[in-house]
Amino acid sequence: MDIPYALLGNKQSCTCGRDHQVPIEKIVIDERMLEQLPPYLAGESLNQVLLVADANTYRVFGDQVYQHLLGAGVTCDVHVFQASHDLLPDEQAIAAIRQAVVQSSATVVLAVGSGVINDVARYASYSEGIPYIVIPTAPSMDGYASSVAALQFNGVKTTLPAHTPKAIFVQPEVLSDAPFELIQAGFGDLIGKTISLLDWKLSHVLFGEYFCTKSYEMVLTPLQYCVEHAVQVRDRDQTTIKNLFVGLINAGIAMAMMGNSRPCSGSEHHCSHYWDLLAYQGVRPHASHGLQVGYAVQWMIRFYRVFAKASSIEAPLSPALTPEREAQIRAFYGDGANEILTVFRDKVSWYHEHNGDFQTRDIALVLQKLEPELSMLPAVERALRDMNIPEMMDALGLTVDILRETFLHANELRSRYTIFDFLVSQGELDGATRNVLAILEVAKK
Ligand SMILES: NC(=O)C1=CN([C@@H]2O[C@H](COP(=O)(O)OP(=O)(O)OC[C@H]3O[C@@H](n4cnc5c(N)ncnc54)[C@H](OP(=O)(O)O)[C@@H]3O)[C@@H](O)[C@H]2O)C=CC1
Ligand SMILES: O=C(CO)COP(=O)(O)O
Repeated sequence: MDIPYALLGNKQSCTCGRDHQVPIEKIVIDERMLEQLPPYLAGESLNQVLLVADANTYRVFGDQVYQHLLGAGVTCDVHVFQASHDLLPDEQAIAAIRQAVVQSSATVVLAVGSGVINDVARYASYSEGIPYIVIPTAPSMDGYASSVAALQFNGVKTTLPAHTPKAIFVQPEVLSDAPFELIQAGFGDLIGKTISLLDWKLSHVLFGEYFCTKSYEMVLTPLQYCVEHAVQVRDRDQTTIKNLFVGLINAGIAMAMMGNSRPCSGSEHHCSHYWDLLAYQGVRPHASHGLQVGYAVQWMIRFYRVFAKASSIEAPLSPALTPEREAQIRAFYGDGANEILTVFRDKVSWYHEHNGDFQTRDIALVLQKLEPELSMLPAVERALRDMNIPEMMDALGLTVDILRETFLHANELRSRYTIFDFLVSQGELDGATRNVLAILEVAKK
């Protein structure tokens, strides 16, 4: 698995009809990467660094980076989040970094950490108009190279456009020594692409939604690698973990090419976002993003099997924001209701924009177009089992009731079309949910 270095920095015309630009200038994956950091900073005139980490990532590698920079004569301040609980990517975390940037007159933010640190450093540096560089501490998710920031406002996961890192410096040993749960999370985030790619293609086939084959393949290749190497990931084979990380970087580059997370986030991610909201509400404990995504995949596969048995497709109706619907949303989402209502209105607009493009009611044709992805599903299920992900329901604090609620509501969290929207538009979501959850009743007997 290789980084597509030729794509970095330059604007590229694509066969999809759009130009793509990935403004990451440098990706260094090297045991001696620390030695390259001070000369890089000096060459870019980034002479006032603010290092951002949390207590764990500072202990794991942040302190070593800090000492190295001081030893090399780089001026560096440090902001370490000391939260005794999981750090949320929220307004307070972003404000704290922005304040530290101003106080230290930083010209660059250097994030040492994984998903949340990367996102808050990205968004704060973007808001302050200065670049950021990331030193990943775990192969736990695909956001290092992306340009979007996954934030959580009033409990609701919201993804906002921001910027890519200027550079990514990676010490492979730090990644392969990361706790197994974080490696498992990276695997879960990547195997989730089984569904995000299917959802994207479904929308493309049904509505002619914009599709970029190059971005699609940038995600498909690491997904296939992951499916074929689950046992080696489980056994912590060093080369495989490095490749898993490179695959996560490539998925992030695909998001940067698109300027959004369409190739990498579909209904499986929307389930995870719903579970994050329930954790925020105290209904269940917080769990890792990638594990949640990986766990959701088996369920989305079952929904796609229900879909594959459909005998016809009804032309979709647009959803309608009735006063009753709005009242339900306000009652359930509380402070986060405004975010959800914005998503709802965006989805109504999406339908208005795309309904005229509705391409086909021929289910056989749709299934034929999705055949390459659908034929992967048995191998994906095997890979999930090899990583012991399907049996994580209790560990993730999920119950049958939570799963039911999730499947009925996850599509409220994003305006993006997925299998859930298809089932809603066919009046089939309730029935399909009963159908897929029946497997748990069978297992109990
Ligand atoms: N922008 C994007 O494109 C994307 C963003 N995301 C976002 O990323 C987040 C998930 O990121 P993820 O990395 O899984 O998890 P988190 O960032 O939530 O948490 C991981 C935690 O693990 C600890 N940790 C990290 N590295 C090490 C290490 N080497 N050794 C010991 N502990 C370590 C830290 O501890 P502690 O918290 O205990 O201090 C760290 O904060 C989610 O918010 C998700 O939405 C995900 C994909 C794409
Ligand atoms: O986590 C992501 C991709 O892995 C980003 O997803 P969202 O855009 O749904 O937040």
